[in-house]
Amino acid sequence: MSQLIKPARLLLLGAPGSGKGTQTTRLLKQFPAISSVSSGDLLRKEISSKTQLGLLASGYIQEGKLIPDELIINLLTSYLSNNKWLTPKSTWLLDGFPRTQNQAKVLDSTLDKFNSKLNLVVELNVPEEVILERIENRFVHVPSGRVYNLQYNPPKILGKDDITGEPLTKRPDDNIEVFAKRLQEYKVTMGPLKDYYENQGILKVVSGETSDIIFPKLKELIVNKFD
Ligand SMILES: Nc1nc2c(ncn2[C@@H]2O[C@H](COP(=O)(O)OP(=O)(O)O)[C@@H](O)[C@H]2O)c(=O)[nH]1
Ligand SMILES: Nc1ncnc2c1ncn2[C@@H]1O[C@H](COP(=O)(O)OP(=O)(O)O)[C@@H](O)[C@H]1O
Repeated sequence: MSQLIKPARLLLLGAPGSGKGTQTTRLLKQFPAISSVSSGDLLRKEISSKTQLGLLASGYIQEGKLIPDELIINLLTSYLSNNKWLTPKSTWLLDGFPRTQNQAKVLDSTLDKFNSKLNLVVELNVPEEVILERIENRFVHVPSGRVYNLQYNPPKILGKDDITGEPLTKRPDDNIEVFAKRLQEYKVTMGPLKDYYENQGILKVVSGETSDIIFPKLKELIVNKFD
């Protein structure tokens, strides 16, 4: 485990299935001071709790479409505020939000007010042909956000979460048809989003075919910048 000297305010970008959740889990073990949130996990909890937002979101998600900006912005900015992230001293990691340039601009206007703008954005660059197979083997434990893979990191007991023993589920958007739409959506939205952070001088790209190749590079980026 390592301590970070300077506050790290991180954003992980990457195609669906590129390993954002996997890297987040490893980073939190390596740097316990980091708090993290995944927009997809928050939405899945809304859906499993059958909230109004959850009922609305599930329609978009099952079609591989992004949730409207204003809805996801409200969900995430409330989360950041309620969990006391909005201070210059806090160290945190965002996974899956912002996902459009408009979301990024609105987030920046909020973070700016608290002198806590993002200071490192990392894109996980994983070959497309690798991630489809991952998606097909992905299972999740919605309450915790823990992610499994029948090939890569299977649960100890098939279909059960390692920690709670609760059932694992297959995401309704983890099938070939919907995945193709999500990937297309990602390609359309990621360019302007990367340009936005490139222009701020805080974007880095880490490439690799597996999370085991990517993690050491990601860890080194963080240690070099914040240790
Ligand atoms: N085969 C393989 N699967 C991986 C690797 N890294 C992550 N996975 C699995 O691939 C799926 C997608 O990873 P995830 O972290 O959920 O990606 P995200 O959609 O970007 O958050 C999950 O089932 C992971 O367990 C890897 O290096 N190889
Ligand atoms: N920032 C966001 N803006 C709009 N929709 C989002 C956002 N984050 C998540 N979603 C919705 O939730 C779905 C699942 O998100 P996520 O779990 O991050 O999937 P993945 O990492 O596999 O792309 C997305 O396909 C999208 O429909």
